[in-house]
Amino acid sequence: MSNNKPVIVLKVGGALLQSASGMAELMSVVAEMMSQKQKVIFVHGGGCLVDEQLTANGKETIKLDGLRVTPADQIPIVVGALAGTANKLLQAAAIEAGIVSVGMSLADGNTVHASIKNENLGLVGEVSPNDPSYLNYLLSQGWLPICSSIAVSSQGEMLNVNADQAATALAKLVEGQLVLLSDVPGVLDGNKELITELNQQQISDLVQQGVIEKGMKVKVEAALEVAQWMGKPVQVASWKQPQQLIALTNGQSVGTQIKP
Ligand SMILES: Nc1ncnc2c1ncn2[C@@H]1O[C@H](COP(=O)(O)OP(=O)(O)O)[C@@H](O)[C@H]1O
Ligand SMILES: CC(=O)N[C@@H](CCC(=O)OP(=O)(O)O)C(=O)O
Repeated sequence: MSNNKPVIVLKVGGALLQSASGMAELMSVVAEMMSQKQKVIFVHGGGCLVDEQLTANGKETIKLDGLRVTPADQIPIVVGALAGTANKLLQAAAIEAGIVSVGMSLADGNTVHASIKNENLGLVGEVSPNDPSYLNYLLSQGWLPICSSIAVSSQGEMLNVNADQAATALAKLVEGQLVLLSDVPGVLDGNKELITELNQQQISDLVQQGVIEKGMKVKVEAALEVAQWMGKPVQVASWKQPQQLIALTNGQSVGTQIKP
């Protein structure tokens, strides 16, 4: 077994969960990677499902700088959508692709430390790496961990964590290769053309110009944090072209490469 290959921490965004064929195609590529002894940790969001469920329950939703303000009366709905529906939809797609998976959240196995990020955001969590034992055990069994971005603080509060930030903590924890897959080919410029490489200065210029905003701002900042922490690039790419993942494991760059 080629144990020296870094674990791939694959984060997928919410729009994937609205595409049964997208989930099936991505999981079949993950199955192919796992059959080549590539260890993978799957981390998912589900912002679209949360939006749907909040609306169905007559709740208003507000985002500040790409993060959802999460009042106490909304957290049961958010947890149900992310740790429940989103997690099981992906597990179902994994099972269909012949993958043995374990559905989990950030709260399992003491994997991360979690605390309230900022009182103005309500029950939104900030997480940092803690104990890799549970994830390493799952990986040693050849299983696919599928982790939602729900955490629990040491005071027992359920917390809503942005899934790109959740993936950041897990990538640091296992010193893995972080890949952030979204519904766009990568980071786009003002003319909607793909930018193939970005460094810290370029990111800060594009954010200031308003070209990189909302969820993409959170994503690119998460990618930059890991790239700098690891001293190697992080990819932001699309789940719509899952075969690109194979190219990526062979050392090629796909989508946008965020440089340390
Ligand atoms: N410069 C940009 N390039 C690409 N997408 C951008 C950019 N700025 C903002 N976005 C928005 O960010 C979205 C991706 O972030 P997000 O919705 O959080 O995705 P995900 O759910 O996949 O994590 C894109 O669908 C797009 O609407
Ligand atoms: C605090 C916060 O913003 N949490 C996110 C968690 C889900 C997420 O990040 O989903 P995507 O990856 O699909 O964007 C939310 O409530 O939407």
